Amino acid sequence: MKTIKNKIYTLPKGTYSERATKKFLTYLNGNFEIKYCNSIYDVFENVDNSGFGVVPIENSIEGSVSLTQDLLLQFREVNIVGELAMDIHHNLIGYDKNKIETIVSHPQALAQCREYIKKHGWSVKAVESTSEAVKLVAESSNEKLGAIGSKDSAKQFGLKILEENIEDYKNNKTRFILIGKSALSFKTCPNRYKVSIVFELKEDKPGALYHILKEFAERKINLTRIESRPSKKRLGTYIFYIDFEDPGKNLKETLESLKEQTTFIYVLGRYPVLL
Ligand SMILES: O=C(O)C(=O)Cc1ccccc1
Repeated sequence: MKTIKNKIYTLPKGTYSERATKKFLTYLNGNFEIKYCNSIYDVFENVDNSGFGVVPIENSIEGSVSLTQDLLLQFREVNIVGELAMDIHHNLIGYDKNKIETIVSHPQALAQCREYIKKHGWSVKAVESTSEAVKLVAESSNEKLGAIGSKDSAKQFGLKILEENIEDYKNNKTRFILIGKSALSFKTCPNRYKVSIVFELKEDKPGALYHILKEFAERKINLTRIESRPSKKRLGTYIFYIDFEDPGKNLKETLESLKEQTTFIYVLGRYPVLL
């Protein structure tokens, strides 16, 4: 009898997101088939329909992947169901370093290598993923183009690794999230959980954000990230994303205490942090 395979959507073969997906799968029970999408947006659209997905959400050099943050709010039914962090080492990929004039890669990779690129005086071109960049350079046969990507993608498209570890800062890590509309079964019981929420303040007055943060402080709940994003309503108005250590049985009461101070508050996920 044919076993039913859950679909797990991510960026194309050779991307760091693919590598993160394979790492997530080592934690999960069940059979999964990796399905490749061209963009983070496509991953969300597919997961909103069915299955699971893996996308980057934050990097230690460049900060949040704002598209992922926005799509977590836009696709309200899609939740964060897991997270893991991964070391990211970028490689210069192409034909001849001395002939490069333009570097192609995902915006996050370009930003994580900004000084390296600037030092060489190269211009940049952003595409939807690092392996799309390597593919574009390979198919162009243009020695003036170089890509930033993984060693896997260089091998996949038959290009040379011209330089390794070109990221601007050591210990370059990216946090990836596992997203989906239903729960998953993990092989071992994770011992650390986090909660992510997004909300809009009801009133724009002194201390408004302080009173939100006070609710966490008084309950001794540790925040791990806070970030404002444009509300997209008008310039200078914001929504707020907060990640915090799961307070267990106090979560419901904590969220209740925030409700009357917000115009909306959504839980984006309550999920295990995997190593
Ligand atoms: O394009 C990729 O390879 C991705 O997975 C997105 C990304 C780019 C740079 C750092 C981490 C993830």
